[in-house]
Amino acid sequence: TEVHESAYYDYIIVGSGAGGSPMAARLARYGHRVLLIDAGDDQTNTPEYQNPGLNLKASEHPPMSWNFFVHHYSDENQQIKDDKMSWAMPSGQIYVGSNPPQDSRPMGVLYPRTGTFGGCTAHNAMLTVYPHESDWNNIAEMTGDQSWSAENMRAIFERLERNRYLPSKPAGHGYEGWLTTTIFPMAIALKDSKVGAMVAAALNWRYLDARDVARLSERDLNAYTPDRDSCEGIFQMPISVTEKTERSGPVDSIKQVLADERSGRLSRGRVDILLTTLVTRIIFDSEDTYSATPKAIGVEYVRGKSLYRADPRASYSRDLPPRRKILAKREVIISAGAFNTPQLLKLSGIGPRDELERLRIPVVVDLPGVGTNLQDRYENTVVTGSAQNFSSRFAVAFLKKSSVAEGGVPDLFITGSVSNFTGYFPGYSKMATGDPSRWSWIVLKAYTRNHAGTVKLRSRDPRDMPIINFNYFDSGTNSEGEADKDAQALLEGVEWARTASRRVNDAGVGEFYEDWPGDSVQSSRDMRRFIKKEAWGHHASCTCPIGADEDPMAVLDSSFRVRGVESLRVVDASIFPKIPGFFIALPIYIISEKAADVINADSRDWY
Ligand SMILES: Cc1cc2nc3c(=O)[nH]c(=O)nc-3n(C[C@H](O)[C@H](O)[C@H](O)COP(=O)(O)OP(=O)(O)OC[C@H]3O[C@@H](n4cnc5c(N)ncnc54)[C@H](O)[C@@H]3O)c2cc1C
Repeated sequence: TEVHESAYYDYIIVGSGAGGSPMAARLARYGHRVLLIDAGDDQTNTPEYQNPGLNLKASEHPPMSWNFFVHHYSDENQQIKDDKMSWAMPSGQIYVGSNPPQDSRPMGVLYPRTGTFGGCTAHNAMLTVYPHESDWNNIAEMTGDQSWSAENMRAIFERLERNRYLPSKPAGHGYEGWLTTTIFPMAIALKDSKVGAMVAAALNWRYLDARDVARLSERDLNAYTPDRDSCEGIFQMPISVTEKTERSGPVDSIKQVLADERSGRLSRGRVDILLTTLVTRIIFDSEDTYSATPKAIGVEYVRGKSLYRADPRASYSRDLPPRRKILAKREVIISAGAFNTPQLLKLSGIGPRDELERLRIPVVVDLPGVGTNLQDRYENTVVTGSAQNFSSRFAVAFLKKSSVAEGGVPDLFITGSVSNFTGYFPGYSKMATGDPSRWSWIVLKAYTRNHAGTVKLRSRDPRDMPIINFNYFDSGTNSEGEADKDAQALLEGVEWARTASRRVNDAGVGEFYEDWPGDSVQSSRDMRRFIKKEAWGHHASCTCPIGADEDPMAVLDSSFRVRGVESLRVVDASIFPKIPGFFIALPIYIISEKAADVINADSRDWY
């Protein structure tokens, strides 16, 4: 789309990812005129986007990538122990490891993101896991807003899902939405005797027969049953993939609206999409007189490819293209993700006063919570090697409660797959997919207790990446032993995976050996050290949290409104007060749809 500065839009949405696109599509269906802006371009016709098997490659595909380099620790001595640490060598190349050549500059640990139509849903692994009811009920309780109740939120999931793995159509799932869901069928994958042996070893069974497989295949990870949230054990992995074996995601919600627009099935609403457009600032009406409540009236932006410096192709020397602006009749909604949303709010004068003043950014609202409360999972892997290759690429999930799990819900989500995956670093995707003789158990610690991560501005230049520090483990939240509990849970998960991997040697399907962490890590003290050094995450969230009215660190109210200003909302991974469930994309789709409902209801005041 090309848009003229005088174009008329009810809503301007910045960011076409998990948070932005479903809301844009729904608002158009409700009859509104929406402009959806994204810094990236459209890669949805490429194999990297479409082919589910290429998801890891997609996350390192330069036309889509935004490569952030983050810190897990502010103490550099601790940080550089991480084998995934990246360094800029004097030659300009990147070195990965803990022993860099002289004069190399520490960069941090790769955190893959995207600048492309669809955001991170263009490269993510499509795992589609419903969160726990307590995730929603906690927000309802915290804010007193019952529209967040688990029951209401489930109804939104039903509206967006198009389930094709449950032919009996049980309640609690949807069958006509824009997100097509299916599963990795266990029965096919287990035909590979080595995969079967891996799974049987994890179950501590001698073998799996056809009846076992049929019985286990009946378990639905996203079931709507009273005991679902406390269930442990093995599950087939729900994924967002179409009948044509193509990626399904929020882009489909937009494409379906565009098709309906073209065929005349959409009477009033419409969505225009402005790509390769980096929003540099939110515009407020009362910029000279901050006495009245400032009102967001539009955005300032620059146009061009690869402008943002997380893009591996970005230039550091180019002048900023001319700034343009576009106004919204009603509201501006920021859905730029957990790193870019707080950056954009701060660049626009919304954030902690001292940080803004240090960079001479005029303060519109002193909102100390912006860019705080950054949360993520902790993940570690156990990689098992074998003399012979596995014949299928397969993923299966185990849910477990560690000894420190709280609230009766499992806190470990352990994924087994044919891969050689030890976390994110430049070149990781080649290593992860290049060797079919490896099996990885990826241990994901959910409900992490660390909320001490920060996203701070590096400069006033909107092209610069912010400084991101997760403040892992005891460098973060540990006043009541929180970090120790998280490390304990990970330890238990990794030990479980190690034991399962050792047991497979008894199955008579070949010899297996532990490749990672490997023999050098034995005592539980060494294992704790390993876990803290090598942990990573990929569900960054919670940096502009919803909170109670009396909470000074709350950035949003329960209707996604930014506190202290008018006509501005945030709708993406940033909004959660606590990181929900095991995987975050589906909860974001659900809150995106919810936001459209709330915004639409509020719009009635305009008529
Ligand atoms: C490798 C990887 C695999 C993953 N796999 C899974 C998975 O299998 N299941 C799961 O549940 N989750 C997964 N996730 C996480 C999940 O995909 C993301 O958390 C989710 O997409 C975040 O949604 P969002 O809307 O907050 O941000 P994003 O989806 O990142 O969207 C933000 C968009 O905003 C745009 N933008 C940012 N700043 C600006 C600006 N200033 N101007 C204009 N546009 C801007 C960006 O270009 C981007 O398109 C994965 C993440 C990664 C990195």
